[in-house]
Amino acid sequence: MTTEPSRRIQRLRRRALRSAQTAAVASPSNAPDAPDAPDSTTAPRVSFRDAPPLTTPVFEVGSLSVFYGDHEAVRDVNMTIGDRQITAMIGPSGCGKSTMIRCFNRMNDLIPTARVVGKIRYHGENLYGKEVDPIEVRRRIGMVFQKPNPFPKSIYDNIAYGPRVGSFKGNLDDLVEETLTRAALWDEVKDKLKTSALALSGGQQQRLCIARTIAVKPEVILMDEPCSALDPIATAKIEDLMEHLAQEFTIVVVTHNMQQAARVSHRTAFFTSDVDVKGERHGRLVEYDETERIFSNPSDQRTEDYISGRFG
Ligand SMILES: Nc1ncnc2c1ncn2[C@@H]1O[C@H](COP(=O)(O)OP(=O)(O)OP(=O)(O)O)[C@@H](O)[C@H]1O
Repeated sequence: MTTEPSRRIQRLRRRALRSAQTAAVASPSNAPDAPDAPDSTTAPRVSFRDAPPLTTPVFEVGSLSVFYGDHEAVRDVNMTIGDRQITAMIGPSGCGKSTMIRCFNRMNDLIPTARVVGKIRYHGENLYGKEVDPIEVRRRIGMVFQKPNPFPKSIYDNIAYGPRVGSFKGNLDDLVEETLTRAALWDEVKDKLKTSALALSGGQQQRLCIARTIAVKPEVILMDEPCSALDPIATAKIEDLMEHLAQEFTIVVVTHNMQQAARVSHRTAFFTSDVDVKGERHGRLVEYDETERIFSNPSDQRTEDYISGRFG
């Protein structure tokens, strides 16, 4: 006889699987930026992205905790991020995704109350070592934010700014064209390079910000909810761009949109927060695995509950 809990678990597993399959095939034009995938039994099966093995780690995170003052916002994270893979971080609001992604390029250094404890190795070297220059870290590990934030300058100067500051010696016109082409924006802006970047649409501005990031030849691109301010068509363009850029760059993306995580990423980290005996809330990494496994057969009940829309 089937017991009640096992029936419930089977039901949840079926829901989660259907949800993930639907999520991954849904085009952004019909997938709103929300963590609720349609529960359709007729969703076609999908192929998730194959996750290459983690043989070449870019980041190795060990026992990492982040404090704001006395508050331990993220507790004891261990994970390895592979070279030229897209790693998605998902989880309910306040679980520490942004705090975590900011650790990868030492952006938390800019928050006076923030303190990072534990290890992050970047290509085997301590990212937080005394000899490491955080400015150089941020050049090699670029970041794209939730809200497009182009400089109030021309399109051309937005791209040229970083290379100029870095004393770029080559042909700047060529670099601007090449960078805008790689960011899938050249055809749309090539005739108005001297006009203000602020006159572009939100989606174009975000692609410009991605172009500005890659103009200084980073190795890693961190994206903190890069599509949350964009419409579905602009979102689709950014997702296409991410897929393309992953051939060259390691990408870590925070997203509230599970469909997006399922569509674009090779691996997914699910965070949540729990409350300790003193009533304090701490973000934790619950499960980190190949995206297909997270969405179709997660090993932790909390992951299953989240991706099947039961909380968050
Ligand atoms: N600058 C800060 N100073 C103090 N506390 C902060 C700061 N930034 C974040 N926190 C706290 O750290 C915890 C994690 O926040 P964080 O923004 O990293 O979560 P998140 O998962 O990215 O949330 P969301 O999905 O809503 O953006 C929260 O309790 C938040 O209040």
